[in-house]
Order: sequence, then structure tokens, then C-alpha cells
Amino acid sequence: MDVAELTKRNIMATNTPGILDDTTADAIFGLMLSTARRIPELNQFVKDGKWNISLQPDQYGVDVHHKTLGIIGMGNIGSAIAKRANLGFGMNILYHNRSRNKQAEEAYQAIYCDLDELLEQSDFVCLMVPATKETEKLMGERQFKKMKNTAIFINGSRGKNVDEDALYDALQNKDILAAGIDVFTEEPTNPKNPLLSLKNIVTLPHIGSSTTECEYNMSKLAADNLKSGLKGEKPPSIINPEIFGN
Ligand SMILES: NC(=O)C1=CN([C@@H]2O[C@H](COP(=O)(O)OP(=O)(O)OC[C@H]3O[C@@H](n4cnc5c(N)ncnc54)[C@H](O)[C@@H]3O)[C@@H](O)[C@H]2O)C=CC1
Ligand SMILES: O=C(O)C(=O)CO
Repeated sequence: MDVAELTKRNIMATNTPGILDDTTADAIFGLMLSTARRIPELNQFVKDGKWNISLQPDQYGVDVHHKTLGIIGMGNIGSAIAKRANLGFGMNILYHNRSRNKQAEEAYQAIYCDLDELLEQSDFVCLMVPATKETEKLMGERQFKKMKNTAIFINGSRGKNVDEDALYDALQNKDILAAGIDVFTEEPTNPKNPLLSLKNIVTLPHIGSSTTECEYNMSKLAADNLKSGLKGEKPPSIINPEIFGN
């Protein structure tokens, strides 16, 4: 939204902050586990009736616990992911952000570093920045080449933050081990998107906040915002309160 323009025209802008952080972090963590432990692929293996000998080493996944997770964008959702990773899975947290996040540093022992350092050192790289001009294709060929070839890339933010062609090449050339993505450059993605042909990627149809509880809570807050606005009152989560004056 062009909030400045809305404010200029005296139009209220509202959002639903806070409500989806934990739900989205759960989905992103699910993507990390699914990708590392190859859950969708091995689920299909059982259902296809192929489980007739014990699992072979080339079907093994990799550990998540006690590995290093690099979070690009340590905001509300990034912090909720760090909490799960550090307190639940004993993971070491590196992060890159526009500014230091002291709360995450204290609560989850998160260590601030520059982007290249994060890419070089992390076993999992999780992208959680907003889509802006600065973050467009933030992850491209150079960044994927910086990652370990045993590392896993997760995108829970916006598709445009990643150069999908570069991600395809990185996965195909085994520059990185695998990827898990909830978001695409174009949504719904074209079924012919080359990424979908790869074995080492887990894909989701942008399900970050898609639980019954979370969708209900977001809708309720949106309706509360609307009701207040229509009565000329300040909505509970207004983005541009300045239109009401001080
Ligand atoms: N997959 C899904 O269903 C969902 C995806 N999202 C996406 O996740 C994004 C993050 O959400 P929140 O954590 O709530 O936002 P937030 O605003 O709390 O956190 C974003 C963080 O990214 C940092 N950042 C911004 N530009 C940066 C840059 N160029 N370099 C480094 N850091 C930068 C900010 O400083 C901030 O700490 C949203 O903007 C949205 O695109 C949000 C909700 C659900
Ligand atoms: O609110 C968002 O940013 C979403 O991605 C919806 O799930």
C-alpha cells in the first residue's frame, strides 16, 4: 500500500499485526524439517509401495538439531523461527537484518553478521525479509554460490526476493543440497516452472498463515478495524494514526 498517499487523502490503512507470526513460523519450520528429512519424497515412497527393503543410505536426510540456522530478516516471523530453532532444536542462530535485534540476541543467542558471512557459515538459510526494491532478487547466483554445498535454502518471504533461475541452477548443479519454498515469483506458479521438476526442492502454495485459527483471527481483526473505521473511530491496528491528529 502507498500509505503516504492514503494518508494524504485521509484514508485509513489497517493491517493485522502479530496474529500470524507463530503460525507462519510453524509452516517455515515444517518446510525446514520436510526438506532436511525428505518427508514428502519418503511419504510418496511408502504410498507407492516401494518400501520393500530397508532404507538405503542415498535416501537418508540430514539433521536439523544443533545445526547453524542463518535468518535473513530478523523481524517478527524471523524471531519466531529463531525461538523454535534455538530453544526447541538447540540450533545456533546467525542473522542479518537492517538493524541489530537485541531481543533475539539475548533470548536466542542470535549472532549478527553480514550477509556473505551468514551464507558461508549456515547449514540452513532462511529468507524472511519484506519485498522491497532493495530485497528484489536478494538471493541470486552469487549468493547461492556462497552457501555451503551441504546447506538448505528456505524462502518464507516473497518469491520476488529470489532469482528463481539462479535457484534452479544452484539446485541442479548441487551448489546447495536442497530448498524449501512457500512462495513463488508468480502465484499460483505455472505448473511448467522448472523448479517443480527437481527432486531436491519442497514446494508449498503460500500456506504461511493458512490455518483455520489464524485465518479466523486475521478476518476478525480486519472486521474490527473496518467496523471502527466506518464509525469514524480509530481502528485497533491502524497504520496511519496521524490522520486522526495527535
Ligand atoms: N509465507 C507467508 O505466508 C508469509 C510471508 N510473509 C512475508 O514475511 C515477511 C516478513 O514478515 P515479518 O517478520 O512480519 O516482518 P517484519 O517487518 O517484522 O520483519 C522483516 C525484517 O526484515 C528486515 N529487513 C528489511 N529489509 C531488509 C534488507 N534489505 N536487508 C536485511 N534485512 C531487511 C527488517 O529490518 C525487519 O527486521 C513479510 O514482509 C512478508 O513478505 C509474512 C506473512 C506470511
Ligand atoms: O500476510 C502475508 O504476508 C501473507 O503472506 C499471507 O499469508
